[in-house]
Amino acid sequence: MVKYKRVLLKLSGESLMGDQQYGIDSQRLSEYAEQIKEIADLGVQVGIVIGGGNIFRGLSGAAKGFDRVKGDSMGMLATVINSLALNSALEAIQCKSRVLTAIRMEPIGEFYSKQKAVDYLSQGCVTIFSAGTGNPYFTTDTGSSLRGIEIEADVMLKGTRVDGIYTADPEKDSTATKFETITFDEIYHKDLRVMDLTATTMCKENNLPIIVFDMDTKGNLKQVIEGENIGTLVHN
Ligand SMILES: Nc1ncnc2c1ncn2[C@@H]1O[C@H](COP(=O)(O)OP(=O)(O)O)[C@@H](O)[C@H]1O
Ligand SMILES: O=c1ccn([C@@H]2O[C@H](COP(=O)(O)OP(=O)(O)O)[C@@H](O)[C@H]2O)c(=O)[nH]1
Repeated sequence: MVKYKRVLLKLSGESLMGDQQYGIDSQRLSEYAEQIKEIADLGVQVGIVIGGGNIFRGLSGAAKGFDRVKGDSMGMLATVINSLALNSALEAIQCKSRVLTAIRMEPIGEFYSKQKAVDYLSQGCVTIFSAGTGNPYFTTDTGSSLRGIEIEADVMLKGTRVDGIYTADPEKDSTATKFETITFDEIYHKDLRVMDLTATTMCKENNLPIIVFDMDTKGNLKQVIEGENIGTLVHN
């Protein structure tokens, strides 16, 4: 039995690198595609936003002297590259999928509209939302909250390399402990940085719950969809 009918899955660009220093690890990519097909085959409607941090981040470009807006455009294009890679990995295992772009660039992908997205989702097509929000100074976490709210997803699933939200960044503090559930307000009060504040606020104000979970362990996505308590649930 599935707990959620329509979900927005956010995948970290950085995780796509696997053990590499840069770019796309084909093993990691196909593992993601298999996990996604597994839930699509259960009838779950899956929208996806994928980051670009494995290729380019606007902020790190700015630190090296790039104009921030140009750097962010490069970051958004990086998300399109990752989206096309995921699209092709899904098609390779007979999982129907489409790429929509927040910036017009046909024929690489179709220009996004809510109507188009909902049509594809209703047809059982995994729909990948690329180029973030289409605006500089935003992140793909915010793009993901935005699309999740627009498509009226039941939940936003933040698939990452940590298995939930901790009292402190678990990659830096080994004494940090994990929350099973947490409210949006607690995230602000405890200043937890698993997602940026713009993304968190959009979800809070539009009542879109978030589950943060470890996407790098096979089968986890299906477990989340079936309502297993892995990861951390964020709610109002
Ligand atoms: N309180 C926290 N709990 C869990 N993870 C946290 C926390 N604070 C910071 N993080 C970091 O957030 C990251 C998850 O965000 P994600 O968007 O997937 O990463 P990235 O921005 O590197 O692509 C984790 O790798 C983790 O190191
Ligand atoms: O709406 C958006 C989404 C993303 N970006 C740019 O794209 C980069 C890659 O996205 P992100 O850092 O969110 O990817 P992730 O951390 O998930 O790999 C960001 O650094 C920004 O430069 C942007 O300008 N607007």
